[in-house]
Amino acid sequence: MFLMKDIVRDGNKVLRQQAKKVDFPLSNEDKQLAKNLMEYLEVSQDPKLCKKYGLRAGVGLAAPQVGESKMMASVLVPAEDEDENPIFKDVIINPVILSNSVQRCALIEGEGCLSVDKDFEGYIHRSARITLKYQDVNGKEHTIRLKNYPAIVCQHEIDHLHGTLFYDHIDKENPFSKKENDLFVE
Ligand SMILES: CC(C)(C)[C@H](NC(=O)Nc1cc(F)cc(F)c1)C(=O)N(CC(=O)NO)CC1CCCC1
Ligand SMILES: [Zn+2]
Repeated sequence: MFLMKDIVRDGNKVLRQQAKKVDFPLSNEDKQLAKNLMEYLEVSQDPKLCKKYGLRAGVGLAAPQVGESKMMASVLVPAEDEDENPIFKDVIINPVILSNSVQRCALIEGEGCLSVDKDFEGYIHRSARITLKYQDVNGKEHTIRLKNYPAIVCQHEIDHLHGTLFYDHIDKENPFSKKENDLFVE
């Protein structure tokens, strides 16, 4: 099981590399990696286990963040109401954003990252709606449309696969810049 000690921090070059495409059928090693990436999110979102293992509760974890430069990331966006199904839960492999809205969306409180211990103030403007194509662990192709928070999480994770970190998107001149029809999500 991944612990915080296994999460690579900013400054390690693996976070700035272009990750490699994953071949199918998955090797046993890649199957285990996918399982461990999702397990981290599940455990970290359980308040008792999160505390027990000293984790940061996470909604997404990309393979480069555990030192594996592969195009694979786990995403687990919980429903508002805990006994409902998650809004989105899957390990996205070789993800491609096929299209994105012009309209932008940002988290009102900005973003952080499991691999970045420093705080960076400012809005991270992302596409409010995306059409995402990816393969799941069985190699099955999915093409889905996401909006708002789940779209933000997936864009944050896909950035990791291309060596981009959230603060790269902050406008240094005006970190809290906003445009007419920008959306903001709690
Ligand atoms: C950086 C951190 C603050 C740990 C952030 N956690 C988070 O958003 N917690 C959270 C939110 C929920 F809605 C429900 C829940 F159970 C826990 C996170 O996991 N990430 C993922 C990451 O760093 N991936 O590389 C950062 C988010 C910023 C915007 C999208 C993902
Ligand atoms: Zn991150």
